[in-house]
Amino acid sequence: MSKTAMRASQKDFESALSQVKRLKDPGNEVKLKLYALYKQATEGPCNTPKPGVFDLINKAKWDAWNALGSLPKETARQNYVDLVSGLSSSSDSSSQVKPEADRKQPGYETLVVTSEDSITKIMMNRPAKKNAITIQMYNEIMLALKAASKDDSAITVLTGNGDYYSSGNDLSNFTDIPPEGIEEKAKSSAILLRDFVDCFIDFPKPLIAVVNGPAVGISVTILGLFDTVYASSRATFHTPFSHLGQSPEGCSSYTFPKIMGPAKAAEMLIFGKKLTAAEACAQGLVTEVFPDSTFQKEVWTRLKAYSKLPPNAMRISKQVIRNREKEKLRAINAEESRALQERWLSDECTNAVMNFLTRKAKL
Ligand SMILES: CCCCC/C=C/C(=O)SCCNC(=O)CCNC(=O)[C@H](O)C(C)(C)COP(=O)(O)OP(=O)(O)OC[C@H]1O[C@@H](n2cnc3c(N)ncnc32)[C@H](O)[C@@H]1OP(=O)(O)O
Repeated sequence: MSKTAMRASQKDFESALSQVKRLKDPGNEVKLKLYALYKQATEGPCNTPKPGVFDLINKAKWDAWNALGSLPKETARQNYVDLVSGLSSSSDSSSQVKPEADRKQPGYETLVVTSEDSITKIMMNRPAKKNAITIQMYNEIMLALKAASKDDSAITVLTGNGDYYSSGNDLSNFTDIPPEGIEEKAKSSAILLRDFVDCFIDFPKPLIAVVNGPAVGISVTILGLFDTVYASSRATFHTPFSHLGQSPEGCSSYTFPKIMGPAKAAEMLIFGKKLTAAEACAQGLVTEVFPDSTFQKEVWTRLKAYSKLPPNAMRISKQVIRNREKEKLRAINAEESRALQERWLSDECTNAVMNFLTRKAKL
């Protein structure tokens, strides 16, 4: 029987609604389609006033819903279920591990992932946006780490393309509010954050950050979960959580005081003090700083030598060093994510994000 000949039951629809939350970010166009079909299936034809031209996001949503005209509720429900089922099967097949030696691995839109000389390199690749981390990029980094944990490389590297390592969370992640509302958005973001950070806590091989330029927010906090951090002399390390009405994540509330002592950690995590590469190295967050002019050459020569060491010995050494803290780190991650879920609903956070998005503020 063809899909369209079948009728989606209310149960199918509800299961598609929960399935959609677990999918890899399908991109804005598909999200608009999902939104429109959801509204049509639950409320019928578009019946709200058209938002103003400057209300870009709500106008795009309204346009998508309005374009469905008088499509019957049942057909919209069926189309929603079919769309989610198509997205689920393509995301299942893209999450399978396909070892691709010596060349760029397919299936990533926000990253360039390569495996060469026993090194898997995961490069954040939104240079025009300073490698700000979108929902799609969080999901792709998790996929790439899971694949790297199973491939035959000895070590794994995270780095950035362009002049920034990463400017942290993409602040426009906060503008994409689902039909279920802002609380649901905060909840799903906290789950995403917890899952993302857990991937770093659990990563079984030596994990190296090659910090090619300035790093902000979550791209800094997770450095405490890496085994080695190499920085260009141009890199800076900035965690402006209070400025953004937010609180620390990435287990930094535990790793930073442990690495640099509580007083220095407080200056970074509470007061948002930005560190130079030399300062971050003196405080133990960075392993070594290289002059920017020779950074790539020196770092990759070093890493190629390390990648020839016996891989099993390196894995076991990492396990011995890290394993006894894993449970604790997972609990801290869960607690930090819960605190942020509340912060994201606060006026302090909403105002800070709006000020950035309306170009009134930068760090
Ligand atoms: C769901 C899990 C959440 C986990 C919680 C994570 C928290 C964090 O990571 S908090 C940190 C968030 N990051 C920021 O607040 C940084 C915001 N960005 C800036 O302040 C500045 O862009 C800059 C200082 C990083 C760079 O300034 P500048 O050199 O002047 O470059 P532009 O501002 O012109 O940036 C170019 C282009 O990129 C866009 N962009 C940069 N960073 C972000 C970002 N974090 N989110 C969204 N967009 C970003 C910027 O808007 C420009 O875009 P266009 O104007 O379209 O060219």
